[in-house]
Amino acid sequence: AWGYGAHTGPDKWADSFPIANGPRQSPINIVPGDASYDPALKPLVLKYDPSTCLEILNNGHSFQVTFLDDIDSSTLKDGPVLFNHRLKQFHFHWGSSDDHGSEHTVAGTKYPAELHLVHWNTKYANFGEAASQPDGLAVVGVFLKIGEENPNLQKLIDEFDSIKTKDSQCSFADFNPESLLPGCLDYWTYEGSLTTPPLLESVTWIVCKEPISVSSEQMAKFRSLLFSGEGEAECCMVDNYRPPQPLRGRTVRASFQ
Ligand SMILES: C[C@]12CCc3c(ccc4cc(OS(N)(=O)=O)ccc34)[C@H]1CC[C@@H]2OS(N)(=O)=O
Ligand SMILES: [Zn+2]
Repeated sequence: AWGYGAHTGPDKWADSFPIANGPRQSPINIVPGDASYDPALKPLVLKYDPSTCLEILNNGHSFQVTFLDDIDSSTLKDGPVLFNHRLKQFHFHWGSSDDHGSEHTVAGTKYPAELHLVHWNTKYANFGEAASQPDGLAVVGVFLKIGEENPNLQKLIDEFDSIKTKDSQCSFADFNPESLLPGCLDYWTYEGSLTTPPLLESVTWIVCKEPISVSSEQMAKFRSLLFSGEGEAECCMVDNYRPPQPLRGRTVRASFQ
């Protein structure tokens, strides 16, 4: 099975998922000077309902918070997308030290972590169906930057003892993902893919320019999670990021000048 180790990591994914070498793979290095400001891009409209928060889990690749998506209560509208999208889950990618860990980079700059809020286009029947369509998913990416302790991230970190090992989960309620968004929602957007297998080329990426803060101590807690399952040799969950992929002629648009 795929992972992030020497024998299972991103350089090996094309063996089982040939789309890994496809024309619209993610993440990418964003070069602000090459991005074209598009005045037609609308502001992002994110409306989240904390009561749709269901559980927090360790899936062996990251930790994830999943949401009830049977009605339009936590949605993404406007921005670069033409249709309403529903929030399904959010998760993170991070490094083994504070100097790397994000998937997208900005003019080569790596952040210690990156948050992904995964939404699916409600013109399709469900999440899995949407994920197989070129305009099926919209993922909002938010960089984490070392600074002040983040009390909202702390609410997630406080659950880590219950989701330490692969395939563990626990119920998690009344969390508002809006608390993880930066104050300014300026963004870059481009057409890309899932950054983990099955690497489906179905994602409109919306990467926020402004990071949120995380303390170095909080990042150390992220690294106390395990890739390994209960009773297995412990393997710390670190460096669960795919490096930037070829742009292949794609245009990156900016919502700001
Ligand atoms: C659950 C699914 C497989 C994995 C997957 C999915 C969707 C979004 C994902 C985002 C990810 O992270 S990232 N960094 O934002 O790209 C990582 C994996 C994702 C769907 C696609 C088919 C499966 O759906 S299914 N079982 O058929 O209903
Ligand atoms: Zn992700």
